[in-house]
Amino acid sequence: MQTKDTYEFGLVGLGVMGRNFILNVAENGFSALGYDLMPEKAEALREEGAAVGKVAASSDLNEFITALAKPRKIMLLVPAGKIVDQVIEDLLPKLDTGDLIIDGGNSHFRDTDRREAYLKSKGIYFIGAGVSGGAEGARRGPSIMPGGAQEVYPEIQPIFEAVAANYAGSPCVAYLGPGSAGNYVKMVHNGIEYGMMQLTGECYQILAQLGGFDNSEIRTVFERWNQGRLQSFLVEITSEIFGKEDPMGTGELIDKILDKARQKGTGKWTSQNGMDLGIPVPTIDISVSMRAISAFKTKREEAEKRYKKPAVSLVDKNLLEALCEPSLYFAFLMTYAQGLHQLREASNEYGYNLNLATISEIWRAGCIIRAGVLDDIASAFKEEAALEHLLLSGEFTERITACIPTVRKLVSKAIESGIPVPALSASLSYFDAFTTGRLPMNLIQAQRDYFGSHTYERTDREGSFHTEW
Ligand SMILES: NC(=O)C1=CN([C@@H]2O[C@H](COP(=O)(O)OP(=O)(O)OC[C@H]3O[C@@H](n4cnc5c(N)ncnc54)[C@H](OP(=O)(O)O)[C@@H]3O)[C@@H](O)[C@H]2O)C=CC1
Ligand SMILES: O=C(CO)[C@H](O)[C@H](O)COP(=O)(O)O
Repeated sequence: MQTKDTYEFGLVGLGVMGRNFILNVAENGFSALGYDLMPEKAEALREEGAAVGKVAASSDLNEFITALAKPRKIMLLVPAGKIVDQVIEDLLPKLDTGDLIIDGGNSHFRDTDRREAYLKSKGIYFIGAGVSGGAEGARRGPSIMPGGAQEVYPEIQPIFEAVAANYAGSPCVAYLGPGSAGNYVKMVHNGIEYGMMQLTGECYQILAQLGGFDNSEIRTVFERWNQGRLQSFLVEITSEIFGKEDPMGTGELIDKILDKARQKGTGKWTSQNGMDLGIPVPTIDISVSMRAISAFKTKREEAEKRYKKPAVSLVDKNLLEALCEPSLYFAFLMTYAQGLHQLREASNEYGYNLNLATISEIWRAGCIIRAGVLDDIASAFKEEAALEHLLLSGEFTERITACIPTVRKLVSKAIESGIPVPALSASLSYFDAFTTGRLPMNLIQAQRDYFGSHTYERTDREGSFHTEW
């Protein structure tokens, strides 16, 4: 490392995301300096970066801090949680007033609020910027969701706009709002991601068990879907996954992967916060629960032996594909609708002042939930800034209506055959509940009043009432 040089951008944490992000920054013409505790990671970046741009790396914190141009711009891409606090404590004594720390990890939004207030008291600016797109996105163009200290955002804006994915000439990054707005939006992005992944998984099981599709045929189906209105990153990679041979044996890799899905927490946080806000996100909730159910592999196998499944009568392949496509499209829409509804409410509750059109726009490329339909969702929120819910958009009413009979057929058929479709059916039930003017909650109110004198409201007059039942 040339210690006399100064670097415009510093990055702490040269793991999967950090190493790729800093190479992207350097390739876009900004001088960048990386730091990681492990000298091998710094060395690896130096080697890889030489051909890319002005990029250096160190595992000496003093050397790192000294070589950054002031006011310093330091992005953290380290594991969320205590490590972020630890890195901040390590950096703090070495920083100067006016320096900026950006947390690019999947930090919990409450942690971001706490850190912003703490750093403000020390004269340091803080931006929480969710980054999505995985390793490839970080390297070639992620979607970036920054929030926090708006007054210093212009300092980092040119770098973010240069490295972010580009959709029809627009960078997939925008300042989203104060405080933890950026990390909050990334959390909900991941909740939506959980929903979309679970839904594609359910379609896989339906195609395999109800239609007898083999892996190669499933690959072709997803490939076809990706050419149409289901065009999306997750549908695209699903197709590629089904074509992958097992590098350690025979057959396709997908069949050798243990069916236990792990999670790092962002989906669960989305559900938890949805509950706190009183915003229903059932497709996301059940997707989190399904990862939890998947962990009980041995018990599932034991229970499978105990309970006989209904006999499955195979459905014609063409017919089944024609049932799945609108169902998946509908359920993707319901998942976006739930996430955006949660963002709308969080914006009011936490004062984020979120613009749902802008958020949908920066999700159109670079991120894991990118999909062709996000352009239409963005337009719907642009046309009607006050749109409360995607289901109330004129643009979507007809499309959703047209899918419904097919979704009902598919969900019924799967349930009848004992194939678990909790996310598809939660999406349908969510739709049914949200489009039912009178729900049986009058009975729940009556029961609450009966056993706990909790009172109820009436349909024919104002006020709260209690009855001696
Ligand atoms: N992987 C992904 O697809 C995505 C990840 N994210 C988020 O980005 C963040 C980083 O994730 P990812 O890159 O996958 O994680 P990795 O574990 O691959 O990388 C984290 C890096 O930080 C280093 N590190 C840990 N502690 C310190 C420290 N005190 N000082 C300096 N460096 C340190 C680690 O070193 P060591 O290995 O030695 O501990 C490692 O090199 C997380 O919040 C993650 O949730 C966001 C979007 C996508
Ligand atoms: O943020 C991401 C993608 O957007 C990360 O890949 C995250 O780890 C995914 O969540 P989980 O590990 O819980 O599946």
